[in-house]
Amino acid sequence: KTLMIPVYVGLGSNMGNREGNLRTACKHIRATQGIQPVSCSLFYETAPVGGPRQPMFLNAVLGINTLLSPHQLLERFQHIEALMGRIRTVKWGPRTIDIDILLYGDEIIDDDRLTIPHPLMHTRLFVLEPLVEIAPNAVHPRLQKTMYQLYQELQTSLSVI
Ligand SMILES: Nc1nc2nc(S)n(CCO)c2c(=O)[nH]1
Repeated sequence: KTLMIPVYVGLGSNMGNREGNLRTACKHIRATQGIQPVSCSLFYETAPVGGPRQPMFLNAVLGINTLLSPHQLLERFQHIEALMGRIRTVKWGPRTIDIDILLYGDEIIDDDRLTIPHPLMHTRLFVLEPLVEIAPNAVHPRLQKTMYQLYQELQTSLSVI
């Protein structure tokens, strides 16, 4: 591919040196051939959603341009998670680093290894808050809404609970 695709990557950590983990993950991602860093959100302290009682997370979203395919990105991100000592013990449990592909251009991918856009991203303030900071006008290709719209709708839905 010669065309650079804009991709948004969710980062999360709730074990060890959380800020150091996010910075290390960004460093490894930036060092990847075929990845050009574009933007990085602030780091947000967020309450764990789903899974067992666990420590607070630190979350961020990284914006990149890439020549790599979605599956190449997935391989690379899983390699970085392994490098950083990600031990998949308890599903949804605490982890040193979590690297999720949130959006890959306007592509919709749904196979046994990869679902893009991330199927839960519109339900997660810990994803939408940093995303709105760096890409409020990015459009969700399935929901046909901007990140800002999704953020507002999620906040409204949570406020009425
Ligand atoms: N606040 C918060 N809660 C979470 N629950 C899971 S699972 N994760 C891992 C991301 O899928 C998170 C997270 O990154 N942040």
